[in-house]
Amino acid sequence: MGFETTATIASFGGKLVKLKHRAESTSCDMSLNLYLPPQSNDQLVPVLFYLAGLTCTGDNGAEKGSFLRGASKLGIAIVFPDTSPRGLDIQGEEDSWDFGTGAGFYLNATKEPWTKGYNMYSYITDELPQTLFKEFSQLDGGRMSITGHSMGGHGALTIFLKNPSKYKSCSAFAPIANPINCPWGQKAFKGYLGDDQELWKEHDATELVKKFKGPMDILIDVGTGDNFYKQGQLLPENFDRAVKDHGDPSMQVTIRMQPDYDHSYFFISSFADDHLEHAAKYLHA
Ligand SMILES: N[C@@H](CCC(=O)N[C@@H](CSC=O)C(=O)NCC(=O)O)C(=O)O
Repeated sequence: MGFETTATIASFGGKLVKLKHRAESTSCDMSLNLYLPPQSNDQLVPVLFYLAGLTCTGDNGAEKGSFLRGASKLGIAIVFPDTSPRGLDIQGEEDSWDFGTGAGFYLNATKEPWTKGYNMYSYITDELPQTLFKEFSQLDGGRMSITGHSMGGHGALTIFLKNPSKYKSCSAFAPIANPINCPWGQKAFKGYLGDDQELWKEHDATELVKKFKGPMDILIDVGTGDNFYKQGQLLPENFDRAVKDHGDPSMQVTIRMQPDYDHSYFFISSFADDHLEHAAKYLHA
């Protein structure tokens, strides 16, 4: 269904539009933010999807990510979606911060009762872009890129690796890079997908990259002071090893270990411009 605009906020010469719509894939109303750069007043602009992490909504990246100034300069629209369906009245939905509400993991659940609406993969890859491109004619549906943070970094990597022709580029901030081998991922995959660990592999960036074919150029930043990295929740080294073992020189992954940075939006905002430049290189090629 079409969007209701709940607010329009002028920012860096463009506007941040707060939107709400009824989504079929998630069986509920979904809120999001869309940043339209000034260039969108008179030309088609490419689109970067920013997927946020656990406990977030579409507001965290828009308000604290420091993406808007760079997006205005580079002429890129940014979509900041929510991280899960909300209010589906599923038992246990609100019980933990790393599962259920705010923790949709950008996959389609196959286990009851989560199949009712935990279909964030379909929402992000199909329903949301289709609805946006229908309603905002200034957005160029042929030029999309994807990035994200933590759980959203897992979303960005897996969605790109499954759909390389759909997205011009991919990057990630502190992604959960090997969820089948970390506590966050194991809890989420068991809950949403069940006990079959072979099925889990279809949603794991490190497993997907082992089978990837063709060129890619992925930028990943991780802070050395990130406590979730230290606890083994992110495992970027496993993703790096899988790419190196693959041995395909056209598959390029740049993992930058940023000294002292933590997992917060202070870290994201410090490197937001680099990720925008990375996307711009491909969106404006
Ligand atoms: N409540 C948790 C911490 C939750 C947290 O740090 N969430 C991160 C994403 S973690 C991976 O997906 C986040 O982005 N939080 C929002 C923010 O604005 O910082 C705890 O108690 O540890």
